Amino acid sequence: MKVGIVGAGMVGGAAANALVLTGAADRIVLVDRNAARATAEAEDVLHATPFAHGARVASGGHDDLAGAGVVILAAGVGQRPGETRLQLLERNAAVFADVIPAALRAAPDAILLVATNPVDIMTQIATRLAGLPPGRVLGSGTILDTARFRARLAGHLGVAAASVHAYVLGEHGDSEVLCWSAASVGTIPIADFAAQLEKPLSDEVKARIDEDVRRAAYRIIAGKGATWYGIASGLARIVRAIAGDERALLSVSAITEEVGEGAPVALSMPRIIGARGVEETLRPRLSPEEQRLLERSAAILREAMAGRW
Ligand SMILES: NC(=O)C1=CN([C@@H]2O[C@H](COP(=O)(O)OP(=O)(O)OC[C@H]3O[C@@H](n4cnc5c(N)ncnc54)[C@H](O)[C@@H]3O)[C@@H](O)[C@H]2O)C=CC1
Ligand SMILES: CC(=O)C(=O)O
Repeated sequence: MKVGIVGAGMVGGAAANALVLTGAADRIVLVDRNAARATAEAEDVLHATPFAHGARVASGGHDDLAGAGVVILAAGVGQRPGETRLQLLERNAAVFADVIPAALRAAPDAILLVATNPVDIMTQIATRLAGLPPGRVLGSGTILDTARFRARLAGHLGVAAASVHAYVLGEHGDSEVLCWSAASVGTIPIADFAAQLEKPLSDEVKARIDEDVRRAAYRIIAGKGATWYGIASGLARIVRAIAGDERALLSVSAITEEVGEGAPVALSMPRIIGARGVEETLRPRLSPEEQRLLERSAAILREAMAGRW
């Protein structure tokens, strides 16, 4: 599959590299308003292909997105240390007003995969700007937070992260919801697994894990200015699910109805991802407290959108 990437900064460049390393794309085109940056990223990533999967990697303008099955949107500004994702809204909404119509003119059949923050609101804006059917516009949402949760639980329990099944839902941001009640290792409920290994998930341990997951971006941004490897791997995972029509269950963002009271809002739920993008949305069984927090997260996103878009 051909994949376009608009925004060839840290996230876009790393996503191109992850696509090459995983073989999720056979053609990649990087587009950036800084053409020299896109060209340099494309050349650098091309040099990974002999060690990984063969792919044609090039830079270009929006017209070169023609034929792309997926266009990843990673253009715009990121958080400065201490800044929240929601504070990026105005600046990145203006970027999307430019790049979405241009991308769709060239690649009208593409699925749009949003990474730019605040990713849920940018997904909602992209959906409106694109006017595409439901499912054709999705955001990486909490795929990254879910990975952070699984990795952190795996570290505590001393088990492979791939064996840990747990979701973070709602906003990719401060109000995200770690779903403890349905978490498991294999098919064993996580509390039972932890007790048998004598690594109990006390309230204190859970609070520490929650903090580690929720604040991960802030810590990494304080240390190195931005995050890119985790999200790049998540984007490549989503592209692989689309390209292979895998019908994989991933926590990603799309416009969702009936989460609390009020208008539909883009946030993350577990969704089946296949050739048409979002194929189905699942409603996991949540504890009453998790449901309350999910509705609060939806309300925060609705409030951030209100009156602006
Ligand atoms: N969804 C997620 O989990 C994550 C999202 N992000 C977000 O991804 C976005 C990109 O982050 P980075 O790559 O670190 O930023 P960056 O500053 O390294 O790259 C952004 C790129 O966008 C380009 N750009 C800006 N306006 C453009 C336009 N109109 N057309 C084409 N290109 C344009 C810039 O020239 C720059 O190369 C940020 O909003 C950041 O917050 C970052 C990490 C994780
Ligand atoms: C920057 C960002 O959204 C993250 O790393 O979670």
